[in-house]
Amino acid sequence: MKYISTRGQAPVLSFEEAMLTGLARDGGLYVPETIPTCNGAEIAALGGLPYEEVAFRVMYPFVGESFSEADLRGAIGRAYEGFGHVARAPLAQLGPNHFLLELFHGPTLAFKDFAMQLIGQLFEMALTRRGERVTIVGATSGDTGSAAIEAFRGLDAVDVFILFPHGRVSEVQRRQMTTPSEANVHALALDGHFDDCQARVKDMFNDFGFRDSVGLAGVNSINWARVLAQVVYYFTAATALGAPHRPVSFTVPTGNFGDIFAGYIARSMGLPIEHLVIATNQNDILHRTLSTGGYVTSGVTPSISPSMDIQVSSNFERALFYAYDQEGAAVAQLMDELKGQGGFKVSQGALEVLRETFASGRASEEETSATIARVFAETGQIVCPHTAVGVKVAEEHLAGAPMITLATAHPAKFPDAVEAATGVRPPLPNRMADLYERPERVSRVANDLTAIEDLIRKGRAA
Ligand SMILES: Cc1ncc(COP(=O)(O)O)c(C=O)c1O
Ligand SMILES: N[C@@H](CCOP(=O)(O)O)C(=O)O
Repeated sequence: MKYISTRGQAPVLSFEEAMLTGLARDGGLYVPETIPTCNGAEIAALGGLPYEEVAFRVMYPFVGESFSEADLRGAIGRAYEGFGHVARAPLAQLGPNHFLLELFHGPTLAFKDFAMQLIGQLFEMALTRRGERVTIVGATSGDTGSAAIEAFRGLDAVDVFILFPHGRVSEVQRRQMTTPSEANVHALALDGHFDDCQARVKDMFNDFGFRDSVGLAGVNSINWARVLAQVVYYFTAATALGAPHRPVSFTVPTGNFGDIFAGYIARSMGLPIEHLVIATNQNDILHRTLSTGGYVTSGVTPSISPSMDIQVSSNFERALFYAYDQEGAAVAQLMDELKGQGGFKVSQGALEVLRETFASGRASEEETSATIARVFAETGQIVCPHTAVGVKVAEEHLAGAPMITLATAHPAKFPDAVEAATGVRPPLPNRMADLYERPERVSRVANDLTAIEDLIRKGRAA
């Protein structure tokens, strides 16, 4: 299996190379040259299998020669053994035709653990056999950073630097990043918002001198391996509800477009998904783009679902690549317009493709809070604010196939918003009960590329 860039000008890479490379050298994102497909019998055979076995069967065709069958199985086994639920990603019923896919049973209580725990294992294997070390730099609006720190802390071959927007993540999210004591992990609080953090990470990848001198690697969803690991739970959830004989729909609380893009890949592989619904909070660029055809960035407005406070949605580039019939030059031009003018207009043909592929909706702050309260009153379940955005938008699309809304984080990560809506303060799991007492370690940084690069050069172990 080979990987090509969405902008068409970067070297073609293997799975392992694409994983270790992160952003393509032409600024684009890696995607598989072809998407492997499964037939109905193969999908039906996944029903009832352990999560780990489904993960292996779904991912192996994408991995090609990079990891042997035994190595991939071993990595998958180690990645998910610490999850707090035997099903890894269980379904809970919310209403007659509506289910929640609980993706928060991993070590940091958000869906990011599904991919991050696995790529932690894959990075370690690949770097050990290559005898290399890397510097991982990531941007987070709260959950990617804690998942990355958890997955890579203490590893000899990796230094990790996570940029998060100062004052714009929840206290639990911040403490998850600032309290680990291992010397190879570093939390950097940037004066700006998430889009600034992500832009600086991409600037570092495009600064080839810096990139090559520190061995830069990325674990944001620019990394194809992140997306691939997230494809798996679309299969486990759909087959649990009767796929391939019965199609299902998914609603995905969306920010950087990685999670819903994984759903797109699942559908492209043959999983019968009727509707794939983008749910945004008030930072609704994706919903506006689908509605109007104009991708126009505006400032990020802080919300009670902070992990989705994103206006430059990195993986939308991958969706555009397919909507533009895999024309790298067209994607590169749109991305130039985004950089130069802050937006672009999607062509009519590509917009039609996007609208056939995705539905969309948005939830205001009031609607999000009211949804948390209503779900609690009606079902006794407490959902996090990101999940609530998904639930609210999903309810506009309940006709037809069973709807599965992705429950992307544990409510205890956002206790203030949840308590305000329900009167209940959700407790952290016992293993994290002392989070508020642990000492914090964090560096405050300006939104300045040179200053950040200097800090990283000095903070690396080698
Ligand atoms: C809890 C939570 N929900 C939803 C999202 C949005 O996911 P994506 O960025 O893959 O669209 C994020 C951040 O990525 C998140 O942390
Ligand atoms: N919501 C994310 C933002 C980064 O997304 P990623 O999936 O590209 O890593 C976060 O919680 O950090």
